[in-house]
Amino acid sequence: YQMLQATRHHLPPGPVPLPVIGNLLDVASRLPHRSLARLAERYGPLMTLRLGSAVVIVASSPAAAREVLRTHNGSITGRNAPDAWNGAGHAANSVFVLPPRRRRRALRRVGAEHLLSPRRLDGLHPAVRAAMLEMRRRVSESTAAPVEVGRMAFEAMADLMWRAMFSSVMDVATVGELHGVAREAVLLALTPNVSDFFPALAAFDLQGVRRGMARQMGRVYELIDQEIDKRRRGPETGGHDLLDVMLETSDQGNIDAVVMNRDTMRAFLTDLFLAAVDTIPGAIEWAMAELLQNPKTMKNLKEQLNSVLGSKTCVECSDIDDLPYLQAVVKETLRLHAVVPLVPNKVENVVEIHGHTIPKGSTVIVNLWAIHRSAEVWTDPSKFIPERFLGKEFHFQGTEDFEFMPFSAGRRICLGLPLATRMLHVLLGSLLKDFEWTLPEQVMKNGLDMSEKLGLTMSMATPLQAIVKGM
Ligand code: HEM
Repeated sequence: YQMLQATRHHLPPGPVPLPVIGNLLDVASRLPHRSLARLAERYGPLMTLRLGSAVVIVASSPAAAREVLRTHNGSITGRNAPDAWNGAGHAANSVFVLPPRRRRRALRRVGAEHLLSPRRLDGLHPAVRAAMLEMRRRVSESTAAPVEVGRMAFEAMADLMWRAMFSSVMDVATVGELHGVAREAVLLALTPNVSDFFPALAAFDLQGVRRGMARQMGRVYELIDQEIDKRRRGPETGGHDLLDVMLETSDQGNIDAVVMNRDTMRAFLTDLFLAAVDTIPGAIEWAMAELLQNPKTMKNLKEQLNSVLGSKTCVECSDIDDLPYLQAVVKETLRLHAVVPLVPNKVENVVEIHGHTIPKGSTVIVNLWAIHRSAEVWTDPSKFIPERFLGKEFHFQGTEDFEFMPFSAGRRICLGLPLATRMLHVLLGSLLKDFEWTLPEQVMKNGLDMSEKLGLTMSMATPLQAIVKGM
């Protein structure tokens, strides 16, 4: 605190904090990325806030993001776990919140080499195909009533992840149950938690958020434990899935083996599963919502799918390079509807940014949502115009100028990026090929509710329902 006082006059500008609560009222909203973007218009692309007892610096321009995610990235890669994450002791082993040290590096390495590398992902081809065919079967059986688009995508991703992690097929009842679990976890993460703003009160868990999260995590843990026990007892799968790799690593007796105990395995598999079923279906829902309101874009996209895929029903990973318009639609969706709108990192060593001192222990938030919608960078920033990405070098890994980085950048860049980019194209293309989608009449009359809901990730506040017809 003394250090903060000493550096106070070097901090970036920001609204005057009230005693005790600081600027909490300035950002108190269900959609903090929007309140923070509004404040940045007034105080600039690098601003300081006091949220309860925490000092928070917000970066809202490409230049500020470059300083955080590239120039000083080595000093800004810590994490403060939200207290909810301490439910079931998850934070101690979660790759999302572990400090940038050995345990986190080992987990990232195992994930990157054995589930998310291009070679491993190519090996997932049969599982992806099976999940897509099953999804299309369910869609074609749903012509009588509106389809909940996000739910369809959720079921497909849950199916795929279970096959990839455990080589087993999850039964329908469990998929349904996990949909409820993921929803509940999002609701809990939505709750602004007094424990996060005043860590001294965290032990009391006054709102019960940590206990609630422990129940949801506990259920996923149980299912994963069953798979681990089954594998320890039973015969090999014949294939080589992520669980095999983790169990082998834990038996090897090297540095990674120390890390790969049952608690870490269970937490890591839970993280990957929840990340996959929460982010990708959310983005698919936004993409479909935009397409349903932009008939010309929908028509262009379907024309490209038909001409490239011919009589094939599903998009495969190997088709993606031949579908530039589909890629543009996915990029524009991620630009306009940042799945993870705010990226918070903890400062581990004092750094200087644009002449300001950013103190050790403070949190730096990069507001991806604000950058992706900045009028200084984008023409008509709030309009859905996939054509802006055609013929341009905008990579999913982020751009040199830091104006487009849906998966963030630097040392904590999204671990699931290779899986996510493949599955976004495969899912969206396979939902559109040979199916005609429209909005229910009532929605057409009243307009589609595009409002956002920010929990673990940002999804549509009202789940998208659409009518489907086979072609
Ligand atoms: C549309 C899909 C997705 C988007 C837009 C997305 C975006 C992001 C962003 C912005 C971050 C924060 C990075 C940072 O702190 O700088 C992140 C972290 C992460 N994501 Fe994703 N993600 C997606 C899908 C996935 C999937 C499918 C997985 C795993 C199967 C995954 C696993 C992770 C993990 C493990 C981290 C934490 C990395 C770390 O802190 O070291 N994500 N993601």
